Amino acid sequence: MSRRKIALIGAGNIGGTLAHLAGLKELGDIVLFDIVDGVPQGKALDLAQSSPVAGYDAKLAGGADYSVIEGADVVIVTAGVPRQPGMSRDDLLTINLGVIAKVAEGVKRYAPNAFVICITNPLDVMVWALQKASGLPTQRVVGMAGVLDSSRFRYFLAEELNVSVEDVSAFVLGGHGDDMVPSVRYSAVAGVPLPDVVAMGWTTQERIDAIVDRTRKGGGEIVGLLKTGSAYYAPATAAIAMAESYLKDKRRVLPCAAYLTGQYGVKDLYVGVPVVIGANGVERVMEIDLDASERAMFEKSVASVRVLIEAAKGLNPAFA
Ligand SMILES: NC(=O)c1ccc[n+]([C@@H]2O[C@H](COP(=O)([O-])OP(=O)(O)OC[C@H]3O[C@@H](n4cnc5c(N)ncnc54)[C@H](O)[C@@H]3O)[C@@H](O)[C@H]2O)c1
Ligand SMILES: O=C(O)C[C@H](O)C(=O)O
Repeated sequence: MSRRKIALIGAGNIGGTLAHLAGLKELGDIVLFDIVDGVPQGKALDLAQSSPVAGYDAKLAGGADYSVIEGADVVIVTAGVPRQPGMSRDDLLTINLGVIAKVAEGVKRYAPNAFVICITNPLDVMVWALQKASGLPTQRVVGMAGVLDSSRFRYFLAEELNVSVEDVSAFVLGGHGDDMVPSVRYSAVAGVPLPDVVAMGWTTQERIDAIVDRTRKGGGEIVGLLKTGSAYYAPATAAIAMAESYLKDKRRVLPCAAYLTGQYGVKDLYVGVPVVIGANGVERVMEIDLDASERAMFEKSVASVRVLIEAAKGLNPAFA
């Protein structure tokens, strides 16, 4: 059987890390595209030269012409700019909306059958714009944020409780902004709900509240430390989990920015919710019950996404 093809649009920090992880996991052959000619070719060659030592077989190539992505099975989009300290993700709207419009043209022309994962920020608007401008089916265009935010939440919880990260499960819902909704009620340690773990005296509600707050601001914490860009190892790892679930039809249940058609009372918007990812893309949206306070937080987060969508429509009439 021939190998699957994974196209990475944007060969910066996340793009390079995605290529490395996709290679190490032998997910398929990999192409990198970037507008800065030389960078995608250079990263592809460098990574290819790591493959004999690491022991993986994959063809790696790069280019500054969209034709390199032709026939890709999976496209992961990181093209655009990251924020700098002092900025919010929303400050990237104008510049990255222009980038995404071009990316959508390239994907529509060269990889219309791909499963497309958008990472570029502000995420929920960029994935919406990518789907609208490319015209690809909504179940094959998703945004990566929830897997990353949930992974941060899991890591902080595991550290607090002094247990393996493998035994902590958690969901973060809503938009990928500071008002995202880390769900305490649906988080668990080895299946034991987090509120019960608090009741057992393993930690306190105050400490959980602080972890929720740190999770919400997790991206900004890293931007503040790096000073020249944003997180890339964890974001790339998260997107690879989504790509792998699609390519191997694993049907993992992952929190992703998915197109909603009325679920959670939301229509024509991409928002982070748990979904099943299989061979057809987003196979199913899991509509979990939200209590009054969770619903209020979720709706606040959705309202922030809506405001940004309206701003995007104002910036580019093609989206109106
Ligand atoms: N969704 C998330 O959870 C999440 C997490 C981390 C970062 N991000 C976002 O991902 C994006 C990329 O982050 P990064 O750290 O890889 O940034 P980076 O600056 O390292 O890489 C971005 C790359 O995009 C390229 N680029 C710019 N315009 C382009 C275009 N028109 N076509 C093709 N390539 C183009 C640049 O040349 C650069 O190589 C940022 O917008 C960042 O905010 C999102
Ligand atoms: O915070 C950022 O700007 C990047 C990304 O959205 C993140 O959460 O790490």
